[in-house]
Amino acid sequence: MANEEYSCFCQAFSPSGSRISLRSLPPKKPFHEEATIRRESAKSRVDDWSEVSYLSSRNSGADALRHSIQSTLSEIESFSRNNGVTFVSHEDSILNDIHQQQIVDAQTMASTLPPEDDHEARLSSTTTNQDSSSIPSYQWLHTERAHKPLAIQTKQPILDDTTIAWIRGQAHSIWNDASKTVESRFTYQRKGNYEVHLSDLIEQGSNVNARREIRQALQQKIYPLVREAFGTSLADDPCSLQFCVYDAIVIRYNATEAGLCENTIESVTFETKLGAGQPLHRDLGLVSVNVMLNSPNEFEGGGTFMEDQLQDLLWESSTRKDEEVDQNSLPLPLKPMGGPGHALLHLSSDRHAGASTRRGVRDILVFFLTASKTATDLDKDQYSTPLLEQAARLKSTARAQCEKCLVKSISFDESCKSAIWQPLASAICRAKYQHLAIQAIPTDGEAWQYLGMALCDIQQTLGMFIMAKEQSGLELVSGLDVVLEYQQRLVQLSISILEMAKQFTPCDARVWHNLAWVLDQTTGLTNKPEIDHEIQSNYSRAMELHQAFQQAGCDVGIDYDSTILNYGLYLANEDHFSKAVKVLELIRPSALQVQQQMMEQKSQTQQEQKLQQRFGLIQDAQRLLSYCQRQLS
Ligand SMILES: O=C(O)CCC(=O)C(=O)O
Ligand SMILES: [Fe+2]
Repeated sequence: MANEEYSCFCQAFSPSGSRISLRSLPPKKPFHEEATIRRESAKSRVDDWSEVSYLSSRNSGADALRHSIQSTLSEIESFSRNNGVTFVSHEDSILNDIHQQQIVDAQTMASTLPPEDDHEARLSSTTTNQDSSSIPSYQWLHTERAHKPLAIQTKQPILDDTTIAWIRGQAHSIWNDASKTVESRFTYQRKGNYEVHLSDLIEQGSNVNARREIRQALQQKIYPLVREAFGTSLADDPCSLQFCVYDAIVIRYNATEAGLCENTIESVTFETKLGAGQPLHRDLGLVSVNVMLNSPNEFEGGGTFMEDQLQDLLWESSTRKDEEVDQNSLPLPLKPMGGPGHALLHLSSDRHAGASTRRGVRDILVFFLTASKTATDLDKDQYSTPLLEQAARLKSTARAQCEKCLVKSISFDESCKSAIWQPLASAICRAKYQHLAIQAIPTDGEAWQYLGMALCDIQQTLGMFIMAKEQSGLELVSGLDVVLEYQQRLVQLSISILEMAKQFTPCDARVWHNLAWVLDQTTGLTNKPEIDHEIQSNYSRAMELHQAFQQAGCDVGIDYDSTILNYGLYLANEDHFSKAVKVLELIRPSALQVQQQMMEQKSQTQQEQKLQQRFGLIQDAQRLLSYCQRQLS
């Protein structure tokens, strides 16, 4: 979809590109849900997990909005039924599929890494020898001003030196032996990054001691620690949860390899070099346990950067005039304190990045913990998947599942069905997934954001009905005025929904960008000067956040490029050419980075596609830049 949007952009910037064609182009949105997810069936977010339980933090504004969404979606579904078409995507079957997948994932790992003891066994061990004094001591890390809890650091190691040496040695031998390499199922394959499942190490190695140590670390340290530090944020009744490992991965970030081609392009600066790391994402489970495997003296950079670390920046920039981000005031990525074996733990649903390792090698072991709910809790809400994880899975599977969403048609020919009704069905299906995610976790800002964008897609799909009626005489039972009314309602709803998303995830640059983009769609419907001011301030806040993430060492990739392009396009449409040039020039480091990556990339079709898509977008931005420069000369 993005590709089509981008390619139509190119026509507008033919050398003679006129203002008229410029105006008629829809800007493109980034909106890649998948890009935020750790692995293929991976994960998402919640918020507000401080002392207040997120489960009860509903507010009436959100409830009223959800009610309007629900009724608008039902009306559009009956519109399709009246026209002889039915969509097949039922809430019950969606939730059932999500739940079945969670069971499979949790059970797959259980053979190598044990789940937590059940509740009865835990109770008896607390009354005998296992008490809270064996839980590693730890401290909370918060943002300075907003005092937002971010993560915990252990003050004692949770893995011993011998086990760590075994893990690293074993991983190293797998990475060095092509014949042992299991096919990668990881998302972030980039130069200098290595990953291997802990379960593969354990199965391939025959060290009984190491295996026992890892199992003991889980049972005696990790599960009790997670229960104590995060229990009340995860469920009303934490006793109803039984933790287990959903996945565990050993990761190596090798900065030297990541930077090998640094000199192949003249003028590639240190900043344009990507380094080894992972972009902003969420993990699928409940809690991520990030264990340091080598000494901090062996590398520079690196660490885990939490999206919410920028809350202080937002707070400060609301009182600051200039748009530049002061690099010195940015928080540093978080790292475990002490040496190897120490850990950093955070909610998997909190968006975070592996900050770029710029020198040396950084090795970590990440345990992704999930849980199932015990039988007593099940009566209440039927599924054993904890709500947080339900929301995460709904968000991350929506797009892929809804592509397959079926349409039953009784009176239309096949071509009309696939060209018009299928995209509508698929966008409505996505809205249902995101709506269910919000139902599970009402404060899930990302689900609100994705819902807002799904409604936008429905609105755009309805535009195709108008075109089809005008151009090829499509017969509709209801008149076009009904479709136009739906469209207006959907735009207004999307704006309110994105405003809601902003409250819950204020540091997510994508939400500011998407809101600016949707507001731009309302041009003509609303008061122009007022709306222009809002569009600009939303775009520039998105720019500010992307830049801050980048300066903190996070790879912001295509999301930042999209903001540059769309903001530039908006400014060009408003005849603010010199401002547009200033914004669009920021595409240059991305262009260099992508050229470099294209030369280095490992041959993986999915990666290639993503890179090509980003390359296309950068080219559009460069073409637009030349166009704006010509207007100024
Ligand atoms: O590099 C890091 O610390 C982040 C690792 C991470 O987020 C992950 O593997 O999911
Ligand atoms: Fe992660």
